[in-house]
Amino acid sequence: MSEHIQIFDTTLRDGEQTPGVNFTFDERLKIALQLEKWGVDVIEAGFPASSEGSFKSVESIANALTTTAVCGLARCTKSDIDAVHESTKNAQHRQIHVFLATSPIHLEFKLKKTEEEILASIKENVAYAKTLFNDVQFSPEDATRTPLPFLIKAVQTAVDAGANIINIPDTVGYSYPNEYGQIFKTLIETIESKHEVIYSSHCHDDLGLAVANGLAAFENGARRVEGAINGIGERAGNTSLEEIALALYVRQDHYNLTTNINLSETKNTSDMISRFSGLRVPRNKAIVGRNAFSHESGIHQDGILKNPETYEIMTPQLVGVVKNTLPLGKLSGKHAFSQKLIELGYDLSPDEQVEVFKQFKSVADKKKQVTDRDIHAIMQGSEHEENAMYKVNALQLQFVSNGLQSAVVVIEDKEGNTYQDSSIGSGSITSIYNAIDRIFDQSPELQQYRIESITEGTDAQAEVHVQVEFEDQIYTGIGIDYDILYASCKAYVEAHAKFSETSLKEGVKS
Ligand SMILES: CC(=O)SCCNC(=O)CCNC(=O)[C@H](O)C(C)(C)COP(=O)(O)OP(=O)(O)OC[C@H]1O[C@@H](n2cnc3c(N)ncnc32)[C@H](O)[C@@H]1OP(=O)(O)O
Ligand SMILES: CC(C)C(=O)C(=O)O
Repeated sequence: MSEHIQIFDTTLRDGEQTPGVNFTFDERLKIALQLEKWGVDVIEAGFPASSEGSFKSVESIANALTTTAVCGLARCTKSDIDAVHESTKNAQHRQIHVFLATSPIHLEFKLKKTEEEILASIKENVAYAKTLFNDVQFSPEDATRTPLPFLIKAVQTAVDAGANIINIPDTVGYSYPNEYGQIFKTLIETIESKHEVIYSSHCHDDLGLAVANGLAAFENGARRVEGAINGIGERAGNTSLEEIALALYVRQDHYNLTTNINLSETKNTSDMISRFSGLRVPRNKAIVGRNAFSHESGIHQDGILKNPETYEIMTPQLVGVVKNTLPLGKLSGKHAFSQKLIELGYDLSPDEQVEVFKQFKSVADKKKQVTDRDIHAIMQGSEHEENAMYKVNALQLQFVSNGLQSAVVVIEDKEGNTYQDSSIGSGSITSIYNAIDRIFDQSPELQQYRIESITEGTDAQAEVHVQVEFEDQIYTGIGIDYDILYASCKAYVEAHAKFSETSLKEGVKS
């Protein structure tokens, strides 16, 4: 039989201790309701004694929750405990979280108390909390830097005074999985109690070990975990609850532990916290990062297309992500590319696909990511070029002197004949256009030159439109290329070609 893990969410308390994060009253209520929907067992809604606003917010959340228990934080003082009691008295289910530091450094410098005074305070305040609450959680703050013999004494004192939940905080993210797990094992084997005691983990991510430490606690008997959505919290943050929930689900074979989490609400919950906290989720963050279900390299994309399980240990839908994505980049392969062409509605023969794939790779080499609009541009460009009378084979530019530039242009007709010439001009475009005029031996008047970017970003593909006038007639040309000068060259060659073709048909000029 699998055992139940209680998920204790402290996004609204420790999560809000993230520097720069300050949820509004309304946001706090919305977050609490979303956490209830996500299925957490307990919400630490705040620290009611810390301010009137915090008190009122905990009160509103306590009144709004139906299935999830509300919890408030209290120092070892009667007034803090009373504030939690007063603010949660109308809750359907409630708990209190009383804490006091036990490590030598906290005793000596912060609290300025002896070990005896600490034990006396735990006894007095936990016992007082127990007169008001059925569920009293006690945390020996900085437990992982507390010598084990004193930690055992502090926990035994709390349990004797009525605490039924013992939370072991790795307050400064100092512990490592084996060590942290051993603390639970020792406490569970050593602490004596007439009532049931649930052990809980609370980890910080200063060494990036918060989730691993939380999982190690389960392996050693903890049945509750504290953490925050997206891992937000003091300094480097808390245990990421979405990572814990998914680790337990995906590796059920190993942990054999269940939660009440409604996994398909995971992404929504994460998005809400990100929005309200103003903290962007890193793209590579497990489960909820933008890249968590995104595959860019060709071999992975090919595997995903053949069977998603080749590279995905959970489906995106499991956590509420609509679908995985296969963004195209320079490391992508032909399988993902042809899938994209189908999605975009292009029906190409295998030979055509090979040709377009070459162009895609050349764009991908220059751009970070090739978007759908890039593919459309490549397709537009290649269709355009297929129908073109002349292809631009080469373009070379060089600074000369006095601001002049020289251009060499090589074009090829449909029969494979090549034509080339060179010229100078006062700028790149002028020199290119002069060289093209020389190739065609005709000098139209350039009426209009316009560049449009047809894809996004600084590395966008360009579409150049030109209008030229030959013998009182207007001819237009379009050139599409990643390189603006190349696009300009293609556009002008097209306009020239149109005039030459008309002249030929009309017998004006050969
Ligand atoms: C590890 C954690 O995350 S613990 C939670 C941390 N969260 C917060 O601190 C956020 C909310 N805090 C606050 O709004 C304020 O700090 C308050 C209202 C709690 C206290 O404010 P102040 O009275 O101005 O005191 P201040 O914050 O400067 O100092 C904390 C005091 O609490 C004492 N204290 C700290 N922890 C405890 C405890 N568990 N039990 C009893 N007293 C404690 C300190 O020794 C210090 O006492 P002193 O004034 O006699 O020196
Ligand atoms: C109040 C306690 C549990 C805490 O937040 C910590 O020690 O990090």
